[in-house]
Amino acid sequence: MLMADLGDIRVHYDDRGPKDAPVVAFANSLGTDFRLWDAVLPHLPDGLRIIRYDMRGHGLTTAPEPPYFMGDLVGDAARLLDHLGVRECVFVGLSIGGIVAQGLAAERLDLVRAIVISNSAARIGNRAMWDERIAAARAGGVEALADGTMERWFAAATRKDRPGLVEAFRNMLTRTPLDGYIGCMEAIAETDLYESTARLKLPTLGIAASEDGSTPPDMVRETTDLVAGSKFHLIRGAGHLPCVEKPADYAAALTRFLQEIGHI
Ligand SMILES: O=C(O)CC1=CCC(=O)O1
Repeated sequence: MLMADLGDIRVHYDDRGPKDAPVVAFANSLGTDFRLWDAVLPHLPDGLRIIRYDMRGHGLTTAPEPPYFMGDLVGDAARLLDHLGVRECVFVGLSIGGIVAQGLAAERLDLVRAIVISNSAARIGNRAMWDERIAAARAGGVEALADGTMERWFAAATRKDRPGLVEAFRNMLTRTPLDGYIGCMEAIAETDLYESTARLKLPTLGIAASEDGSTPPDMVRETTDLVAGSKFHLIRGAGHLPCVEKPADYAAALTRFLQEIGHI
């Protein structure tokens, strides 16, 4: 097991592939951990160094008491990449991970040569929506939000035909530390990166999914279009976690982007 001691927290991460290979780093979404990417990895080309980590308050990473700020989450990603000696990676983030990708590109361009904004936006939801979810989680734990979350995360066909997969991710969600879950919701609620993302000048790919109940395609597209020259890819038949439901499609879109920007 790999843990990086970053001072105020220890981050659980995975680092595979040749150390001198082009790096692709992955940041998870709210209520998941780095296993979010398990199904994608076998579909990626050989010869990459793949780094994944559990976001603050998630998986095996330290879960400090809330509130968390987006600056903490962006700082964690930067400190982990510094700790691992990484420069110029392609940083792929899903949902809150996609907000971290935008923040990292704005603050530490030395670390990223391109970003993937997957099922994410410059701003997700609004303060009232997050306050309602935070209150529900405080009252009833993560479990109180689990059924509604599964409807946003997975397409109707997946919920019907792949109950084992949905149960596994439901378990991942409900085992998220309450402090981590609330802390990250607080961070999302306070974040709007519209202006800084509109100033970004680096290769950017937006990935959306047709049945995403959290960040619908139009929302992802609007943020992706803020970055001049960006590309956009829509995955059909998937909800908020297309890397889980359609991993081969997801990996194909990512691989094409890596080729187009000359990363591989
Ligand atoms: O729980 C959801 O609706 C999905 C989500 C929003 C932000 C994030 O990271 O996941």
